[in-house]
Amino acid sequence: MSRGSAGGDGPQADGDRTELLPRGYRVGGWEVTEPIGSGGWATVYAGSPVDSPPRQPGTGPEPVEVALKFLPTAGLAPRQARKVAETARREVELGRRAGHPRLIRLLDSVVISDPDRAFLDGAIVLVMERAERSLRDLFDAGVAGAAGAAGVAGADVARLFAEICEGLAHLHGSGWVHGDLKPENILLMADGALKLSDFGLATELTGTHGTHGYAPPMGTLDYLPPERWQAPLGEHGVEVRPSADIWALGIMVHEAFASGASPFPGATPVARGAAVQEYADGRAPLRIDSALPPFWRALAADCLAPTHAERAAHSAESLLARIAARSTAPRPVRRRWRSRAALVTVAVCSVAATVWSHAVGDAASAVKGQPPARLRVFNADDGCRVRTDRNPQCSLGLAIDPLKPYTVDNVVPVRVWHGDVLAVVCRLPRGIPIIDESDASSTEWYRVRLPARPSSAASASAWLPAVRTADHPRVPDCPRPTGKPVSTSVPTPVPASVPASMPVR
Ligand SMILES: Nc1ncnc2c1ncn2[C@@H]1O[C@H](COP(=O)(O)OP(=O)(O)OP(=O)(O)O)[C@@H](O)[C@H]1O
Repeated sequence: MSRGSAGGDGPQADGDRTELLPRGYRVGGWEVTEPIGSGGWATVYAGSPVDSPPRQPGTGPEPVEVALKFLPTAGLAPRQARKVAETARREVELGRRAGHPRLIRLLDSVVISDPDRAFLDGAIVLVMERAERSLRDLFDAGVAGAAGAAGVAGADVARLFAEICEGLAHLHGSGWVHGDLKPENILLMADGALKLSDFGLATELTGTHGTHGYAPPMGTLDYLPPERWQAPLGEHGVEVRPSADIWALGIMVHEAFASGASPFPGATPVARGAAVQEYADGRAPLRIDSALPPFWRALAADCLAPTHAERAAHSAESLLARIAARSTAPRPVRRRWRSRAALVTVAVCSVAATVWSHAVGDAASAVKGQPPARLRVFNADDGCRVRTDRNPQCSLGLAIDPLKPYTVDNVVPVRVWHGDVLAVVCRLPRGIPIIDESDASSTEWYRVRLPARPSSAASASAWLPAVRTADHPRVPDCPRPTGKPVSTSVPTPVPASVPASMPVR
């Protein structure tokens, strides 16, 4: 069932519309067997062919089971009736042009003529392959919620999301955006195969490079990306891009491990939508439930990057490749993720780069006689906070460029530790998102002065992710970096022992 739709003008359920059809009700060559469920615009029934021969137990294949999706138009305002017809048109069009084993197959479409049942007269019926259940049913049953604990269920989650990515990769590659991806619209067949369904809001990409399309201003609030909350409604609808489906995927990954909960707090879809916008504006961190294992946490965070541009770096294909690589790789031990924040430390120390012993002190330049704003470095790893020996394992990296992945080839050699005090130059609200060991995530960065070396009067600067401090220094916003590396006064080594692409979160 729909959990709150944007647009707000779906037809209201009334006595007529919700009247159930009797078993045996005929639609073209099919007849209703039992109700499956209802959404904002449709009611779906199970059906079977009218003239399937009576079957003797133990002989021959089961009769073909179909799903009959009834989209009534009677009693609707003309604008609503047009929407229903448009929904059906999109489903049929996509079914005709972009068929794929990971998309539910549309077998037929029928317009009902039944003057005796006014509520059905003129209804459009889409005849589809019948699925056994939806991903929502699976979430409700708590199967995926147990994924973190049970290895077999965990592997299932990897398979499910790999198959969702396969379907999405095909859709996007064929020039379509799903536009309403959510657990109700991801179906599981009797043989366990997964298929995407409900293409009523699917949009064909247009634009010079086929990068975006226009959809009606509808969708399910809990799965809408931040940009959709403010998207202007133009003549052709609202602009949608494939990255909207990637956002919805991120929400579902979170739901799969967090007992169906969204990463955005709020008692209602609208409240959660407000939380989405706060996060996208850099006013709140992304809070990922601790039940998500490290791999899925990182994947969800990438899917939930706050802007379309950042999310666009993660296509359905690249996410599929990540899941596939993980599925075949040996299981990482939990400690490995915990130490990722210290990864740069180990590597840099191994090449004996400059390691500074303490806070920035007075060498940081004061502006017009004012003492510079300062912040204290915070390490979310409990074990590191109690150490005072400046152990390399507990050192933290400062980035050269806050818009590039926070990896070993993007950090200066100078390290900092929990409790160090650094002079702050300015704040960047929207850099690359970083998650710390306690699940706090933020796109915010501070440009800080590097601790001064005895031989240099003026130290250079680098970038500290805001998740690495509990302070909120009042500093001006930084000009957006142009991609030119910040001068570090010492060359940045890329240790051979650590893959340069290893994320440091
Ligand atoms: N081919 C199918 N086989 C089995 N179940 C289906 C099939 N298509 C849809 N369903 C189920 O029927 C129910 C109603 O589907 P429908 O697409 O109308 O609504 P929805 O996606 O929940 O809501 P909406 O699209 O209006 O937001 C859903 O629970 C869905 O999982």
